[in-house]
Amino acid sequence: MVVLAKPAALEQISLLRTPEPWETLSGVPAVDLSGPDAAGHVVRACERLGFFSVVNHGVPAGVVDRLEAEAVRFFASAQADKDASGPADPFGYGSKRIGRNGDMGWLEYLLLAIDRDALSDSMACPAASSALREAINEYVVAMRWLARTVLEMVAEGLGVSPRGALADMVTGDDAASDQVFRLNHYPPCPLPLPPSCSVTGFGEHTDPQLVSILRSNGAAGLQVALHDDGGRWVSVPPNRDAFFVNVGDSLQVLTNGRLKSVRHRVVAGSGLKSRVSMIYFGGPPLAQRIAPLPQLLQAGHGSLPLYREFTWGEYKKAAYRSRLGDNRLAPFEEPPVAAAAHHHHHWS
Ligand SMILES: C=C1C[C@]23C[C@@]1(O)CC[C@H]2[C@@]12CC[C@H](O)[C@@](C)(C(=O)O1)[C@H]2[C@@H]3C(=O)O
Ligand SMILES: O=C(O)CCC(=O)C(=O)O
Ligand SMILES: [Fe+2]
Repeated sequence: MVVLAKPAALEQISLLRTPEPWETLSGVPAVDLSGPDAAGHVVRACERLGFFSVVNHGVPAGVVDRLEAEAVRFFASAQADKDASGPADPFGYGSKRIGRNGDMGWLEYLLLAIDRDALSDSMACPAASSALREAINEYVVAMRWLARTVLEMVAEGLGVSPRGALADMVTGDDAASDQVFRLNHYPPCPLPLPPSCSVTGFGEHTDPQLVSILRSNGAAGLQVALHDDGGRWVSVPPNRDAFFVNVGDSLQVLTNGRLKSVRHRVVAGSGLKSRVSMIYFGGPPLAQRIAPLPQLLQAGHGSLPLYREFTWGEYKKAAYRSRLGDNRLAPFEEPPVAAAAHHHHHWS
């Protein structure tokens, strides 16, 4: 039997995007971590957009630069060497294919599991040099600190106690949390594109975890959808010196929808310089129960639970069966009537 491989050129064309106007978001909220009322700014940005940048974070530039240099070196190594560390299932080196269910993007990546504060020993990844591993380990320590700081500020800003209630789910040391680290490389598209056309680098989606912390080189491409404006897409101006924080689905549920997970995507055009991004995904232990925090459902907040409880393990399993762009929270939403009945039951 002859099995016809899909020609590479066709794969490229299926990623072509028709012209679509978008604009640059001049007002990406920037939170000065050491400024006054940082917690209030974090919460307001997460309510409005589910996305903000962090400046004056104190993460040494050397830690970031070392990782960027090693990531560039990794992606520049021989294709056969990179392929020996793939395919990503889910961890390892991947090219164009995202997840298991047919999603494609114009990128290559390295997806890695983190155990506590370092790369998992189970990551058999021959292409990753020891210099890359060390740079990742050093960077992950900084991202755990930043994730903890942001989640403590969210708790503080929402009046949730203890202050570590959310942060401990990701960086607590009593149970092994589910952290993932990803390096993405978006090469410039080699095909001449029709004017104002672009290619899909990473298709639109929300991240399933509590928070993701993203940093990229100076290349543009990241876009986010505005909640308060019909999901209009806006480009995020690149900033090499900032970290971008995404609210994930789990934090949306824990806060009963008060903080919103942000839909985001990466687009690439021809002739753009290549984009390298590094993302830390902060998820809880598999057995962690995810449900609206009781403190956010108390009288005064006036809210009914909008989601039914699930474990992170259940959510993750469902996520890996879904397509990238799916609304993964929909199956866990409480129908408004059931939510009301549930509420009534408590008070009768
Ligand atoms: C299509 C998929 C890729 C993804 C797993 C999934 O089935 C749906 C969620 C995707 C996502 C998005 C955020 C992160 O990049 C990621 C690692 C994650 O935790 O969920 C990816 C998954 C992946 O690339 O394996
Ligand atoms: O590479 C980027 O800039 C964003 C990628 C992303 O959203 C993801 O990997 O989940
Ligand atoms: Fe993402």
